Amino acid sequence: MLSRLSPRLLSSSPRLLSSSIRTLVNVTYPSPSVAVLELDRPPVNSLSLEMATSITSHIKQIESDPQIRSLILTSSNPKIFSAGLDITEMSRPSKTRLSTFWRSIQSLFLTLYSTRLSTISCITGHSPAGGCLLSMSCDYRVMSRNPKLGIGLNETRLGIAAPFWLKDLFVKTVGYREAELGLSRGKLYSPEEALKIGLVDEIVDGEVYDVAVERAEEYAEIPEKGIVATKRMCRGELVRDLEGKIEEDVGWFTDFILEEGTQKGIEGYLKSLSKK
Ligand SMILES: CCCCCCCC/C=C\CC(=O)SCCNC(=O)CCNC(=O)[C@H](O)C(C)(C)COP(=O)(O)OP(=O)(O)OC[C@H]1O[C@@H](n2cnc3c(N)ncnc32)[C@H](O)[C@@H]1OP(=O)(O)O
Repeated sequence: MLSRLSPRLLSSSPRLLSSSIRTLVNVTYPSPSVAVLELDRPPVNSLSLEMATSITSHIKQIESDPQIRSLILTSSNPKIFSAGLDITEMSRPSKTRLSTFWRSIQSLFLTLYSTRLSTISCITGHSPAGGCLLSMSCDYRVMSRNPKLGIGLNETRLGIAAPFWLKDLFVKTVGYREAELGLSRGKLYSPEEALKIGLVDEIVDGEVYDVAVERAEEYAEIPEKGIVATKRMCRGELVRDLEGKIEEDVGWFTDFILEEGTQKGIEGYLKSLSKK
């Protein structure tokens, strides 16, 4: 029944959602052509299987409304955009859950990266690893100027490596040499550094959200046909690369994560996080 409701109705009537269906995101509409999808999984918006699945299905719902042209991706937590993948999903998991989890991440990436909507990432807080993946999958990134924030791919710090498609996305965003440096060092960039290398497009002193809405409205004014064709041209190759290697990528991820050495590294990283 829920799937037959318009996304507008769904978001404006939270009581329609049964308590057993925790959406983990909030959807609002600041103007007739713009939707906002706010990540809302306390404490850090980490991407569990359920979170990734929910984001993907909400993007698809929003996409199905022809009036909506732009989507802003943001966070209900002003300090954290997303802490990336939920590391507990990768700690001593069953192989079945781990494969399903990874498929949900692949699907989220493919959906967000190739949506017909113009996507604006509104980064008010930290955006490491999977958080950076979400941001890079958008068409435009605005970030708070706060020098304490970090964005980047820090996978090596956990003893893991970005999959080929995330590496390719990073290369497409910041160029080969910077990507190689950033990936191997697991570097988190300050907003100023991120702006310099093109990891974000704009940094904002005041209300990032207001700027994101402005940019979303600007995108919404560009004729859809041209922008969608251009997006397909720029992004099609990476989408096809991953679509052609879904199973190989699942195998690579699960084998790597289930290795004892990787498990020890993940355990140590989780301990260091909870000791802080
Ligand atoms: C070759 C094969 C392929 C290999 C895999 C490829 C996968 C590649 C793609 C992405 C990888 C990832 O995304 S891995 C996740 C990487 N993320 C991080 O390293 C961020 C870790 N978190 C932080 O640095 C900080 O939490 C923060 C800066 C985001 C926020 O700091 P703050 O001080 O505000 O909050 P706490 O640190 O106290 O955290 C609160 C609470 O949340 C838990 N937490 C934090 N991050 C995660 C996470 N990513 N997953 C699960 N849980 C997380 C943290 O442990 C605290 O829990 P407790 O309150 O219980 O202690």
